[in-house]
Amino acid sequence: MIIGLTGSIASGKSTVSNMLKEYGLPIVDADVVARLVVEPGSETLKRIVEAFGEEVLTETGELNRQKLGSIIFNDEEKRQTLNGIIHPAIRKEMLRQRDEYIANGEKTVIMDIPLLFESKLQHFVDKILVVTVSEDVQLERLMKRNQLTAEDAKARIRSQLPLAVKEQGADAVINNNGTIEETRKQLEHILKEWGVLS
Ligand SMILES: CC(C)(COP(=O)(O)OP(=O)(O)OC[C@H]1O[C@@H](n2cnc3c(N)ncnc32)[C@H](O)[C@@H]1O)[C@@H](O)C(=O)NCCC(=O)NCCS
Ligand SMILES: Nc1ncnc2c1ncn2[C@@H]1O[C@H](COP(=O)(O)OP(=O)(O)OP(=O)(O)O)[C@@H](O)[C@H]1O
Repeated sequence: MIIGLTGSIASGKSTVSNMLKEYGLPIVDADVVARLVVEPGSETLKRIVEAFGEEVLTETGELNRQKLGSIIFNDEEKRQTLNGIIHPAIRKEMLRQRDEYIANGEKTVIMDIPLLFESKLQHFVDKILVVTVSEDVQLERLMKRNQLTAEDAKARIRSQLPLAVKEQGADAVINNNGTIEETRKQLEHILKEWGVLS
């Protein structure tokens, strides 16, 4: 079974993904893949520089993530430009990793995809697990984790579909407003129901 793990920025996907890792489940992580496909020398990085200029590179020729983030989270058109360049490469590599796990005999594979709904990737997976939080908690955790002002954090949140919409498309929802232990209990319950844990 392929499980799509999603939510919105700072809703707790990585927290849940780490728990799944503890159960020994293989994870394909879109954020990790997004870093892989822009390594120096890659075709994708070359195209990003063509579109956004040398200013999105560090002195050592790597992608300046902070700089590119400050551009694309405040400008819908530029975000679409980046998505058009980077998403095909991310998708290809994610499917490669998924298929490799399956070829190696894994019965369950987790695909952690923040933009699963925005990019309409529901067909990649058999079940969708959404990690949700209230708007207040999301804003507070995002500001704290990324050291962002409320304004910058809100811009990032607005660049994704509302969590309420994602919950509608889920096979199961984890409410991550509470403690980590409460989240773990919900996760275990869902995995048992889906026959992933006994
Ligand atoms: C703009 C970049 C360089 C900023 O890097 P940074 O290290 O600050 O953030 P990071 O990659 O850890 O992403 C943090 C979160 O931001 C959100 N996010 C990232 N990219 C996007 C996007 N294009 N649209 C909406 N939300 C996004 C996701 O929730 C993600 O989990 C980076 O996010 C990126 O390369 N984005 C494009 C690739 C992408 O869409 N990734 C999301 C998973 S497919
Ligand atoms: N139940 C919780 N209680 C307290 N803090 C939490 C809880 N869950 C997550 N956090 C914290 O909130 C922040 C966001 O969580 P996490 O990084 O797991 O979100 P994410 O959905 O993976 O975010 P992104 O899409 O940006 O990668 C982190 O700093 C994390 O430590």
